[in-house]
Amino acid sequence: MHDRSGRIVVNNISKTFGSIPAVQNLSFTVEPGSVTGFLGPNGAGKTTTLRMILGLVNPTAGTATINGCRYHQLGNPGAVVGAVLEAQSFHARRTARDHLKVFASAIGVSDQRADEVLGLVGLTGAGDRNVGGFSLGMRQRLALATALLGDPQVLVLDEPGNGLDPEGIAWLRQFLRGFAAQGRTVLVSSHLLAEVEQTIDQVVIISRGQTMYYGMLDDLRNSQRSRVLVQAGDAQALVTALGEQQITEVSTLQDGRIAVEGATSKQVGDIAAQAGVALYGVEEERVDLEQLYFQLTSGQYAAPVQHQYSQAHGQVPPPGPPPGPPPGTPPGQPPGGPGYQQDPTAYQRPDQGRTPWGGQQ
Ligand SMILES: Nc1ncnc2c1ncn2[C@@H]1O[C@H](COP(=O)(O)OP(=O)(O)OP(=O)(O)O)[C@@H](O)[C@H]1O
Repeated sequence: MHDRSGRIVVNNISKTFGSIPAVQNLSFTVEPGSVTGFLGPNGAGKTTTLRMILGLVNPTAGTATINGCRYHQLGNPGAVVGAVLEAQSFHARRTARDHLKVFASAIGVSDQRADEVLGLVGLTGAGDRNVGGFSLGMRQRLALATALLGDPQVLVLDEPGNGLDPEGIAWLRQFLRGFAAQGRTVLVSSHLLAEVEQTIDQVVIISRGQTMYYGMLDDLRNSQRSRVLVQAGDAQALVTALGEQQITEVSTLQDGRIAVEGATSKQVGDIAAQAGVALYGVEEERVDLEQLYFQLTSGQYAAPVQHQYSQAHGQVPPPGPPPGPPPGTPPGQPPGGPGYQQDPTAYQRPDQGRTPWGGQQ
């Protein structure tokens, strides 16, 4: 019997295919009410991990549980977990509605639910069309609709943004946030941080099957200090004035501007004013999250480095054991914390108020 917590726990899981260590000692927890991004370059081990969570691949070591049980022990898994995996295949000459009815019948839900999920993913008008004529984005939506048939508590999505245009990505973002805002659980993989950055609360970044970062996305962002760039009338006088206030992490850029770390733009402005130094421009340089991601997966991700600042300062969270919560414990920050916007209207249960989540079997 599962505990209905909506929690996914991956505990020291590993998978070796022959001599290939696809996943090595991976541990993380996905809490209900939040969206967790599972990020890594191609071949990092994301799909293998998701397939282990879904009971499709046997781990070489470790465990993955949903609601405290392995997938096979869930009883009626379709009512607990909805999954969209890569390369989902459809019967080309079957209509979208018929496709959904086949799956609805397989998990014991009514045909009416097929129409409901078509509406949820914005495919109502395409329900009678053959899937063979669907675009990649429409297929992604249909795959999501299939995953929603059992009105699941947990969604596991492997690269759901593939094939979606920017409008589709924005729609998916709103949908997943609305789903999580209802207290449900979302684990979504992607190889592109930018694609999920605005959707996720927590992030697990892997490279070559190993954890590179596990924690709240905001903590990753904040792990790098921003710096203040100023154009001063008298650079030396400003450096001296800053030093007198124990602000010593100061350097001069090639363009003559002063870069100040460990101070806000207001502090720098106040100190310059007191010292009688004119400032002709003040800019706060923000952390480039994408750059951090490249660094964390460096050696495996071949994207060119665009900005040197964060690399030069090397304040990337160290690889290896995650700085976030230890395996099996909830993340430090509760769902709905900073940076988290709720949109409770985006996902409607099939029969609002009929079945509290605790009532699912
Ligand atoms: N059935 C398999 N047999 C042998 N090797 C496999 C198998 N499945 C995955 N691998 C290998 O395991 C590693 C991880 O693959 P996986 O598909 O899990 O990565 P991924 O992060 O999902 O990548 P992608 O985004 O490209 O799908 C790769 O080296 C891959 O070649």
